Amino acid sequence: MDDVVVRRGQNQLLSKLTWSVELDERWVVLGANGAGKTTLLRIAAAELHPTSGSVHLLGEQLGKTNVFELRPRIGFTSAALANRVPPDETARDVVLSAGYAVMGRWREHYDEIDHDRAEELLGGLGIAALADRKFGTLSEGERKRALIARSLMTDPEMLLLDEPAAGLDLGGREDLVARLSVLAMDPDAPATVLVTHHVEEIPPGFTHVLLLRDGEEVASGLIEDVLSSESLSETFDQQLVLERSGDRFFARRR
Ligand SMILES: Nc1ncnc2c1ncn2[C@@H]1O[C@H](COP(=O)(O)OP(=O)(O)OP(=O)(O)O)[C@@H](O)[C@H]1O
Repeated sequence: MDDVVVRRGQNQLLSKLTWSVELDERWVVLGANGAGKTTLLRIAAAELHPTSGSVHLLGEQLGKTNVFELRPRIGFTSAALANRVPPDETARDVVLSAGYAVMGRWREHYDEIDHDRAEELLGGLGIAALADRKFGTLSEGERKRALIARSLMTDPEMLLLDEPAAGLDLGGREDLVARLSVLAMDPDAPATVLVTHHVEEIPPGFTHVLLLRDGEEVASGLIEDVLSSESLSETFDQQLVLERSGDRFFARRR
């Protein structure tokens, strides 16, 4: 993204943001409510065009490419997507239908190889036993995992996760963080961007961080260089202390 601006009326949702993600990088985007994180991710998912500035995604320039061809190359999960899943859809179908970038099965035809892949992904996320359960009956954590499995179904070149741990209990969060950590450390996994409010949710293996405040970059770069009590305090506009325990982070008010 080069000099990206997103404006809605008087509001500047993103201001002159320049940011790049390489294929072997795993990024965390941190910022307070309203900082512009979802807006940023929707641009990265080819769902939203900036008001000005240029965006290149997987070698294509947004505005000069067919987004319908681009989107299947990008795995994306968000609360907005979760809300669009018909409650009667089985977990398996939620994953399968990603191949057609549709939500809700209708007339698509899936091959055995698709079924195997869906099964494998559900297993990888620890919910193989729930494949035939209706999405509406899954717990919040199980839904998140089904949606992550869906986002991986097309073997995407880029994976975008918008607050995947929101609404999870402690066990569910820790379980998800561990699974995302495995994914982050897999050299074959796609470039990944994870949006969160909480440093506790940064999975080990994530390499970079972008700190956003009011649509502007506070800092960005390698986690060990950028993430500090000072940068976090500036991002959330209060005095915070960042602590590290092993490969995890914790933050509290000073
Ligand atoms: N269509 C719109 N018109 C005006 N303002 C908007 C519009 N869409 C979003 N905003 C504002 O833009 C800002 C950034 O929104 P965004 O959803 O990107 O933030 P966020 O960092 O993802 O927030 P949260 O952590 O609460 O999900 C917010 O203040 C929001 O109210």
